[in-house]
Amino acid sequence: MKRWNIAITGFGAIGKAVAQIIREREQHYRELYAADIRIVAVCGSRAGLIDHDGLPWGTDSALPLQPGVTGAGFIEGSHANVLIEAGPTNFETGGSGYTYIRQALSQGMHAISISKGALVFDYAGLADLAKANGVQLKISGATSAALPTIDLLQYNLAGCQVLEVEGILTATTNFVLSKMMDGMSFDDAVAEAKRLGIAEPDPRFDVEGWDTACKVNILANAGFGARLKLQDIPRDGIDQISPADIQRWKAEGVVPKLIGRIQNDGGNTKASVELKTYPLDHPFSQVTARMKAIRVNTDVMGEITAIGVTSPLATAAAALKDFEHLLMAAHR
Ligand SMILES: NC(=O)c1ccc[n+]([C@@H]2O[C@H](COP(=O)([O-])OP(=O)(O)OC[C@H]3O[C@@H](n4cnc5c(N)ncnc54)[C@H](O)[C@@H]3O)[C@@H](O)[C@H]2O)c1
Ligand SMILES: N[C@@H](CCO)C(=O)O
Repeated sequence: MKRWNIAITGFGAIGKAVAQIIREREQHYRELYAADIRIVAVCGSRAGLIDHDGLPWGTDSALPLQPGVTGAGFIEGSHANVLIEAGPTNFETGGSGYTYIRQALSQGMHAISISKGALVFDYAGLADLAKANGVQLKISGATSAALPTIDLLQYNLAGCQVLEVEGILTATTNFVLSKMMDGMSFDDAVAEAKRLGIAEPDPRFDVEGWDTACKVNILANAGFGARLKLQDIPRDGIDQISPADIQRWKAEGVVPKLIGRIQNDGGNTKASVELKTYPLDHPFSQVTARMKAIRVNTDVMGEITAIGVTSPLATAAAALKDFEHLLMAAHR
């Protein structure tokens, strides 16, 4: 039985969902991969807990977090071999996630990032660091989570030339637009998205198009080997939409969507975030409030469209898909 020690940085809604699923799957990991999985360390912004034998979960899953067990020294002190980073997204500095991921990779730990900031800030640097240390940097959770995006590009379409990717990549903007078309106000729809746990702590990050921009930025750089910066990506938002726009789209029989697009023309990769409308019979028009979608056009495998649900639990499960791929590789 191989022992795997996991540290989770950012112990909020997603971090806790990750921990919950890992604990529910303990037997599954043992049976399929002969893997003894222990969560040995978690931390939030002010407090955390480390126990090298595995954290002492009570029956209510509450943990006796200790003030100060976070930040500098947390990764080294965790003695983990996998980091799952689920802290806040800060694309300007990389945020705390950048520091945690760098420390983890430098120490020979695999890193699974659910937050986007570090990846937008310096995907290439982190990927190089992972390679130099013989470990993996996995990013499904940061690239639309349960929707197959980066795995589609890197595994399923291997060998193809991917010409174009377009997707409804941000759950919050799709939720808000769908609800506005059903008659809800912008403010009420954003509040509901927050209540459901899909919006960012500051929902301007979603509605101004930053979340989609971050996702296409990471996908372009990780999936196409581009070196795009966020400022290279023209960006629409949905925060300026008026009731008159909604009435006009209804009258025209079209459906508005905020789209992340990547175009790859002979190695020249461009990305954008665009507010577009689609006729009612277009597949994207069927992507209702709690869903996301991606359409990929390739040279020889043609066009592929995937549509899926979104939720905080699905996001946590996507990060654990990345973890399971690490287990599969080690168990071969
Ligand atoms: N909610 C979703 O559906 C979803 C989907 C995909 C990706 N994400 C990403 O996952 C991340 C977490 O989202 P969430 O909904 O759990 O947010 P959240 O606000 O519930 O949790 C974030 C946690 O990070 C902690 N944190 C802040 N600063 C920290 C620091 N310096 N060190 C350690 N921890 C720190 C906070 O204390 C908090 O517990 C975000 O980056 C978000 O973009 C969320
Ligand atoms: N706020 C994001 C979740 C993180 O990717 C969304 O609405 O899709």
